[in-house]
Amino acid sequence: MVFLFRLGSYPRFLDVGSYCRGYWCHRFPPASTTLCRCNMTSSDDVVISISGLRKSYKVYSKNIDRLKEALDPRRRIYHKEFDALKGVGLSIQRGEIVGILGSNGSGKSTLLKIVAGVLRQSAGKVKVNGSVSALLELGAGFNPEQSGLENIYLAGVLRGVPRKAMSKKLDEIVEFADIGEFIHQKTKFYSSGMFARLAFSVSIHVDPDILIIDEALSVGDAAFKRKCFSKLEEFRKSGKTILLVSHSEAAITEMCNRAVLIDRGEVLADGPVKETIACYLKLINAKGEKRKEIRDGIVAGQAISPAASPPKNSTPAAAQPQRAVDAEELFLEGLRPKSTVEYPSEGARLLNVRIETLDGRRVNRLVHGKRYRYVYEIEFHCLSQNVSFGMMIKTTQGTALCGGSYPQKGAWIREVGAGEVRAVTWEFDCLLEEGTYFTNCGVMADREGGRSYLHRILDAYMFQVAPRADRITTAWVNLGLTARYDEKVVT
Ligand SMILES: Nc1ncnc2c1ncn2[C@@H]1O[C@H](COP(=O)(O)OP(=O)(O)OP(=O)(O)O)[C@@H](O)[C@H]1O
Repeated sequence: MVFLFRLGSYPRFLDVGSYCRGYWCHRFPPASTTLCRCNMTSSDDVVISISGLRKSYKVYSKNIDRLKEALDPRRRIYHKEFDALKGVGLSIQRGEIVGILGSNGSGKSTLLKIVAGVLRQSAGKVKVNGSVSALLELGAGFNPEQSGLENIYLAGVLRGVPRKAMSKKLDEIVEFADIGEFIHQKTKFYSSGMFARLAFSVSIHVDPDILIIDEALSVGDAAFKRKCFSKLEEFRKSGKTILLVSHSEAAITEMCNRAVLIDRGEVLADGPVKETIACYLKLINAKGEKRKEIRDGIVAGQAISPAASPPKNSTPAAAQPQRAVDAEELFLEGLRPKSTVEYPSEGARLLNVRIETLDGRRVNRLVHGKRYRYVYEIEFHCLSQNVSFGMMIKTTQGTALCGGSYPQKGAWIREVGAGEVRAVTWEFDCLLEEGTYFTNCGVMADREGGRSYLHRILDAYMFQVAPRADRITTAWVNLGLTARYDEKVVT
């Protein structure tokens, strides 16, 4: 099924989702704003192909200038051009879940709107192979004077799903949205969370090939987000494609197998989630000249290969064939994190982060079942009061497995003088199974206006846990799992 429609004739509420089947593309200069079927010659696995994409907005310094420009008999120009996208190129394969990161105003929404077909580019080419369902501006796709139920049918119409087919999905949509009696109320009385629930539910249940989500999940409560993520997981497993804009590194880490960093209308990094998030965090935490330096650095190292991305949900090693036991503790020189994010020092610096055996040998290849020390030093640059320290061990996807804060509130270290260096040692049993892990560390103290980090490093240390042959566990952590099979028939 292919829908041809004209952007100029969109009702306002089409913004929230666009839908069309088959190949379509929109290119510059568009003969009209029609989305049309086109012959994509590239591999079938490429579902979104973008090249040289530019978008310029007209910016008027005063509202009246827009009118003046429209009515000026001498056709004088009253606006300035602002380039929101400056030659973006991307190729997205079927089954990829791509996170789009970037600071406010970097061009993420503009990009998604163009891919969804609700905004026209100024130049460049976008090809989309498959049906698209997009959750763009929250609430924008709803007719405020109609009830939630009526809006579900409306959303179906806008996505090309006939009323009969929509009726079949209705119960599921309503159940997933879970907004109770509000489903019968006019949507103008909805909270942003209710809009998010209904919009997400509709978008996911119309069964698109490509789902585009622009921050829509950020307004939902934690339980709803969890529900959405598991639905998206189902969606992903069925080989569909997702484009997700989020300011939440956790959401991108949890969901995506590739991330793209956009800054000032340009793609700065495109590749494995961890590396891209590291670039993003470095960029948003830097200011002025330092920002420029970091930006140039990211651009220079831009070639992060998507192929290098670890497969999403690469399982804890147990699901993979067992290898020989390798119970040797080692320090592997090449095993260093590339994704380290060091926050600016605010009065202290963390140094020498490492894992040691109990007899003081530095290691980064650990053995399951043994006890280790996670150690770092802190150089204090100013008098610091009520000091405490933090640590975390995470999977490659960023899931926290073990975290600590020491000392506890009330027992914080009262004072450490400027120029002093102290060490913190955390001891832990390695209950982790074969795999690669990362650590965080931080130091906090009381500052004007509350408690804050004096220094913090994400992915400060990287380590592996060696494989072992006798395991029956299938996840990251072994809580002492045993099993017994009884030959006796149970009556
Ligand atoms: N209709 C418009 N007219 C003029 N400028 C616009 C328009 N829409 C967006 N812009 C500008 O284009 C730039 C990119 O906007 P966009 O909404 O794509 O950014 P974003 O990365 O999604 O930001 P955020 O994270 O804040 O949602 C911004 O500087 C924004 O002010």
